[in-house]
Amino acid sequence: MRLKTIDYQASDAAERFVSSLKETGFGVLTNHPIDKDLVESIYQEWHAFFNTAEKRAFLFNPQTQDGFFPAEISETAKGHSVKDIKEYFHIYPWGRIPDSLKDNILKYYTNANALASELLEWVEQHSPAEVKQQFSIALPKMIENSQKTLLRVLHYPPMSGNEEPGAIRAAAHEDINLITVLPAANEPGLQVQLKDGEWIDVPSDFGNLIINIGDMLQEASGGYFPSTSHRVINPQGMDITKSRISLPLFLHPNPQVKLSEKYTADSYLMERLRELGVI
Ligand SMILES: O=C(O)CCC(=O)C(=O)O
Ligand SMILES: [Fe+2]
Repeated sequence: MRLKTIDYQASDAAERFVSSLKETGFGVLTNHPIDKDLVESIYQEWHAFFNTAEKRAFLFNPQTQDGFFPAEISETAKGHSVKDIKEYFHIYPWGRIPDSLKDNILKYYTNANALASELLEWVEQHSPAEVKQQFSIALPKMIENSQKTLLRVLHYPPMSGNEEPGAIRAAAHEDINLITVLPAANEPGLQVQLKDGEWIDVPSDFGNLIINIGDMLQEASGGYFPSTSHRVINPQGMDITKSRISLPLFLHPNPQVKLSEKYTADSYLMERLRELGVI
């Protein structure tokens, strides 16, 4: 099976997009309003930034979680023991951001948030009545003006040959948040796991926009929308010398939003972060 790409401007785009999310947890859009030149500039300027020592001056703040996370402390996915081969920078509009990189990244943050809100409207409209009635408030409303939505700029460095055995760029995991919006990275590697266990490539032509369901939407929809496992595999051949930059926007509801009988967005996030050992 292959993931189909969906033309955002087609008359049946919303329906096809939501059906892809339901089937695979992923939806891939072409012809969408996110500016490719802006994404390209962000990839170039952040790649350069990750290659400077300046990044160390932005070492993350453990309380607020904004800033630079070096490879030495980078994530270990839930259920895994080996660290991912990556470093990253957490952008919140209220957080620290290098001055020279602010304009583009904040423009992207705003635009991608606006599109996410429209896509959540599509999800809301094409959810069956019994699923829709479980949402405590409309899905776009859940993320409106949220201070928790996180833009992560990821840098997967070229392979050195000294990686820990078994380490990959991003081990299989599910995202915690409501949905994730991710422009295709500058290099391939992203894969999603299908219901039968098979791993398939997510179509990663530059310009594609990838959206995936996170655990919070799975929880809020009573399991109707699946938060599927995905991973980033290591490059092969000549590509081992290349860096990979990617830019997931993790849409988080406002903390007080009720996800289900059991959880608010805040109680859900705290439980997950505790499990991960990061708080
Ligand atoms: O780099 C990618 O393409 C995906 C990253 C990802 O899944 C994550 O950071 O949660
Ligand atoms: Fe992810």
